[in-house]
Amino acid sequence: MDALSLHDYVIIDNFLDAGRLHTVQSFFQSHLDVFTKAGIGALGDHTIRKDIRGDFTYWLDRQRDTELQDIWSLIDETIYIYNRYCYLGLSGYEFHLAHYPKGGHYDKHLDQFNNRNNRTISMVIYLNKHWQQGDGGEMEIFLSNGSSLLVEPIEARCVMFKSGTVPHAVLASHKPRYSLTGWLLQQPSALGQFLG
Ligand SMILES: O=C(O)CCC(=O)C(=O)O
Ligand SMILES: [Fe+2]
Repeated sequence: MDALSLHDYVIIDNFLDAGRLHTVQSFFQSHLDVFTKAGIGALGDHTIRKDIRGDFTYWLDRQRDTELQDIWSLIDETIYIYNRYCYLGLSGYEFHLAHYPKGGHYDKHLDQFNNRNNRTISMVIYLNKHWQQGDGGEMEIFLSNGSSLLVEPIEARCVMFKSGTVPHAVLASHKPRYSLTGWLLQQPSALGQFLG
């Protein structure tokens, strides 16, 4: 949490324990056929642009996806810690599973949209077994000093960063790439799936 306030991002390896990892990986595999093509922008701005963004997503719903109870409680805990120690006033979240097929990428962007800026902390948890150097799919984080950093999407690794100020991209993945991605919000929204 301190790292996030100092550097705008933090990387935590083994964020998911073996039990949670298994739960979310199994859930992922059993829902892969109902993922839909992800778009960019919110509301009237929402468009599907494969040249910008190549992933397929599945929006999660706490009421419906009760198999993920351990994940929901981890998200609750994370929000509690941010509010307790960083006074962020987070009061909601929205999460989706993301599948980048081979060749999928996401161009440099910010996670806040022009007409909707309540995404405060972005949180990406990678689910890729046996990820190796050369498999591509790194997240590139663009730092305020002009340099950038490549983060490999290694199983159970979590990356968190400030949604409104940290530009980032996903480099082309040479293998199918799986993640659980979400946003901690300053005003609750149950509309993530309609907004982008
Ligand atoms: O999967 C990642 O590494 C980042 C995904 C991302 O930037 C997004 O979904 O907004
Ligand atoms: Fe993003």
